[in-house]
Amino acid sequence: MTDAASGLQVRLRRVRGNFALDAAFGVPPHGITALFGASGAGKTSCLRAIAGLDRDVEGRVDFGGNVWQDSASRRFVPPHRRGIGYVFQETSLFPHLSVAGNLDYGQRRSPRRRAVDRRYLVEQFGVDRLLARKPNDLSGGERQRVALVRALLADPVLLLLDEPLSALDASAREELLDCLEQRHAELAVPTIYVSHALDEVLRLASHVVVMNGGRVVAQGSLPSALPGDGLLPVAAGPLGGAIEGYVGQDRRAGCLERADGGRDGAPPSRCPPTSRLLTVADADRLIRAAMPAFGSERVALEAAAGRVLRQSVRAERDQPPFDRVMMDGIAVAIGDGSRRRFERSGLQLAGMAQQSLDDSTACMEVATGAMLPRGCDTVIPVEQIRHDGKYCVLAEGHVPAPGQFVHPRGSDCRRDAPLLEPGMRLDGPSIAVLAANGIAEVEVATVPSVTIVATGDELAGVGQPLLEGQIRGSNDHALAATLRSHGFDDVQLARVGDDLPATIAVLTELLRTRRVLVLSGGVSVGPRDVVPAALDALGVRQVLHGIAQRPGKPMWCGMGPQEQVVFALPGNPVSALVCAVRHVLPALQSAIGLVPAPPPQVCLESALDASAALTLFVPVRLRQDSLGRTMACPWPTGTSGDFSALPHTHGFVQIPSGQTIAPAGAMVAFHRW
Ligand SMILES: Nc1nc2c(c(=O)[nH]1)N[C@H]1C(S)=C(S)[C@@H](COP(=O)(O)OP(=O)(O)OC[C@H]3O[C@@H](n4cnc5c(N)ncnc54)[C@H](O)[C@@H]3O)O[C@H]1N2
Ligand code: MOO
Repeated sequence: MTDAASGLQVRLRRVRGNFALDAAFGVPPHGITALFGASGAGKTSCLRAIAGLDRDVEGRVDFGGNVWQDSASRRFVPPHRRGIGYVFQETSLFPHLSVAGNLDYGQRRSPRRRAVDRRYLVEQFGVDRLLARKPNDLSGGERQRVALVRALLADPVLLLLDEPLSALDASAREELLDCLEQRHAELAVPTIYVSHALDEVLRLASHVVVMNGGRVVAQGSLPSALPGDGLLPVAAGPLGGAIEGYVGQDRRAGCLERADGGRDGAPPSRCPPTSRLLTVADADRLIRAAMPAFGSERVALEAAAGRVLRQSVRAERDQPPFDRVMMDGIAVAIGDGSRRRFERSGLQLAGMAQQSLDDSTACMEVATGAMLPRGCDTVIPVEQIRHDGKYCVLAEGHVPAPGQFVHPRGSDCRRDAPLLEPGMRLDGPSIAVLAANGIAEVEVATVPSVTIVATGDELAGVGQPLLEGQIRGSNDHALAATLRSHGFDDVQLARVGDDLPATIAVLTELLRTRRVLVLSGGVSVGPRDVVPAALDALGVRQVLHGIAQRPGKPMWCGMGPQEQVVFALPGNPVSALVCAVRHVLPALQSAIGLVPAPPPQVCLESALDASAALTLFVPVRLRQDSLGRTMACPWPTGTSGDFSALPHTHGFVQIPSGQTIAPAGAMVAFHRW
């Protein structure tokens, strides 16, 4: 049999339909290697090829010097001779056999016939009390544990786990994660773990291969020893940019820590300390990478204003489509330019079929927008002619330039020229081009449904009486206004108190019916800050929690099991608004395909304190100085709870971290409310 000492080397290629797999990576001989990426990235294709389940994949698979597949030499070791253990999302235990019978089957498959300590495995994975039961009487988590033990009893040289937790509910998933985390080191079987869940990867893997679009975009090791708070240093290991953003996160993200929970047993927030927070740029990258596509739809041109174009448009025909008269006047054949008197011989108005001028000593009266009559090449405006009976006489001193006031056919654009690209927001000019080119219905981005959920026991509605300790909720209205004013018009509002079960109930329903949830409040470290725990319990995969910025540091973002997008913004009103404008809006805009203009740079009117560790967002009022430059006058709020002065500001500037002061005159990025 093979020896794992040099690990697995894989090179695979296959084109099927419009999906091309072209992946090369290594798997070290020890530990768990995560094959990480979104669904459709090519992870399962790689896994199936390694197991020998797909003969039509080209390439080479070498495990510890033993070549399992080599297309060049036509070598192909069949699956049952590779000695691989495989656990799928949905386990296929034999329903007619008891758990013990299923394990017997696994053990009989052991090609190495080594003594595997069955009792130990059965105990370690908590299968001992299940032995007499049939698979149908087991929970999903129990079935996966049995499947794992069955795979291990076959004494595999390599274990392949294909999203083994994805079909489990939150508590079963958590239990199995714990089990894998604790037991794997003792088993000493190199393992490939396919997952699209970042928290699983960060928790289990010592090595990661990141896939996207059938290719490996990064690979390398994750530090095995975790610092005390379970956090990894940013950009650890020899990894490409794709993973750098990920490793700044909490390895334990996604697990419910109930041990020292608050009054309701709610978990403490896992927002990392400042020194380990994601930078704003990393947060941008992570959020963008995690956003789903929201699709497109056709709408009538009349309903297209403000929507994001999702098709290209080419010119229907030459523009202008004929030599076009540009002035009301007469059209003549200019010849050598010496003629000053022309006999009127006809009329060419806009919209008329083309007339002919047969006599070059005559002229034809023309209107702006008319086709230039055949035989004419020059237009003389009415202001430059005098009527003399049936003649038109050129005004004294007017010397017409040959070809003047004729807009030549195709001079604006040629037929089939590219005019509009996907990603433009449809405004007056682009709608004009659509109309001019006969596009009565246009393909535009679907605008996702959004619900803003304000959380907090202290919140009273705008029109409700106020009890002691209450405030009026304003974030929900502010966030809805921000989104609606940028074309996200399907926005609804919801409220829930600071209570874990109630939050879970409200979010369950909203996750079922809405594409995007924007929550405010409850993401910090208070005993009733239950939002991250509720989302975790509902299987919303945490993408980030905490950004090195002020305000808005505790911001949370995650993706639901059906690609629902969830942003949970800090409750302080300035923080919520800043996060909405700086993170939520750009993420949604880019997900619907809008190609945004870069934020304008403005000139700081006076110096601002900066921060070594945090990016600062400071409200500003804009004005033009005497040279016409746009100056940003800082209008800082006292705290992120002071928002009464914000209506007098135009937006905020972004002061990068890593400096103590942003001097007057510095150019900084500006974001409009
Ligand atoms: N011990 C620590 N406490 C806090 C930290 C920290 O790091 N350690 N971070 C602070 C920061 S920064 C922020 S921002 C807030 C964020 O807290 P939450 O997201 O949990 O928000 P809440 O506690 O629910 O509310 C904060 C504040 O905002 C008011 N609020 C909430 N919702 C609304 C609404 N819809 N309209 C108007 N105002 C709202 C709420 O009444 C609170 O006053 O945490 C700090 N604490
Ligand atoms: O970040 Mo908090 O948002 O500073 O108030």
